Amino acid sequence: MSLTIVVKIGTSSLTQPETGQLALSTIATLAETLCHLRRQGHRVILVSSGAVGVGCARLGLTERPKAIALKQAVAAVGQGRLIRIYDDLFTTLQQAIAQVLLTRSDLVQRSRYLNAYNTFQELLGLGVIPIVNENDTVAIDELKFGDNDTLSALVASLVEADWLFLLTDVDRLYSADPRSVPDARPIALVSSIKELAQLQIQTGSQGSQWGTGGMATKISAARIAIAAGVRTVITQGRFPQNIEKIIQGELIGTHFEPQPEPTSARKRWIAYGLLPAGKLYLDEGAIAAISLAGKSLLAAGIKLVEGEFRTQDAVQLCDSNGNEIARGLVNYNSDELQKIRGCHSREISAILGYAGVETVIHRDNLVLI
Ligand SMILES: Nc1ncnc2c1ncn2[C@@H]1O[C@H](COP(=O)(O)OP(=O)(O)O)[C@@H](O)[C@H]1O
Ligand SMILES: N[C@@H](CCC(=O)OP(=O)(O)O)C(=O)O
Repeated sequence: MSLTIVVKIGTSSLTQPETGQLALSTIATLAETLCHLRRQGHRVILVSSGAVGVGCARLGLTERPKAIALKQAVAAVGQGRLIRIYDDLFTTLQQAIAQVLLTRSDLVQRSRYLNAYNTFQELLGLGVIPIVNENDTVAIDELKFGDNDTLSALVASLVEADWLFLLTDVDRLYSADPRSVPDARPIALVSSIKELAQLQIQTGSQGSQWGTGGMATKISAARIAIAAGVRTVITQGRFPQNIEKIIQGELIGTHFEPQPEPTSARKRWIAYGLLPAGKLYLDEGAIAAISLAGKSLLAAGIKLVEGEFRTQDAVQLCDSNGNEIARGLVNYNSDELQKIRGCHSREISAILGYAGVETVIHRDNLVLI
């Protein structure tokens, strides 16, 4: 059976921690492994970090730059070098590759989202291995994936992959960061999003010296992927050959079981493609109605409205502590919602002076997170 496999490799696996120089043997083994998977008929996408790390090594910088403009300049140096190394290795193995640089805005607009989908389908149909990274050199703060864990999960969701591998510098997920908590418990299997919440994993605030998001972004990436029906594995980047063993059934790393009934493609776009423009704080009745009974959101259950947004923008739906429980497309803009929040639907036309729809967010446009 032909599988669609997305592999994400982080800077911490691509470079030597002491020197920042490229970990050539890891990259070569990764290339061999991916080619092997291709020859077995699988469709393979590589999401590779490293532009900033490789750029720093090239320019002799000893730490990851913080200033945005410098980081963008360094990424421009590193990305070219990185893709050249991949192209040399894959060419030796007679495998065509493609460079795909994405920004967040490529997934926000539905037409661009579908366009990205079509491009990946063409590349995979041609037997090419797309090598994806964020287009760091032009990405602006408000329109950023920010980390490649999230990017890889969105790509896996976009192409409806069977597997997502998050390759990093630890062998698996632990109950807490094993660097600072030596007796942290290893986690082999997470069977649902609910179980993930119950595990209460501690991730610290950041990753290794060169990594970006640490374990927190890998966990949120796993949530996005499993909701889309993608089996996700966190495992060590130093042994890329393990990918094949894992596909054959070996329990290496941490496995996240995919949700049995994946969220539809359109709802995934609402939840993760779009950028939320505001927040609605709901009362308990509304939370129960949308999360347990699958109902639409009515104005009566909205306690507070935050942000400025237009009709059909995406907003986050939160409990009173600000914890996000759902996202959806609003039928009213923020000014209108400030006036009708907490009111009964039959009062809306009198308050606004015109007849609006009964629901603030229809259930077809509402996704639980
Ligand atoms: N609960 C945890 N389990 C495993 N690793 C963790 C955990 N919390 C934090 N970490 C840290 O996350 C790091 C990996 O993240 P990061 O440096 O961003 O890697 P990458 O470059 O592969 O994206 C590990 O080196 C580890 O120290
Ligand atoms: N786009 C950035 C990588 C961002 C990122 O998520 O890095 P990492 O945590 O090493 O996977 C780069 O190429 O340097």
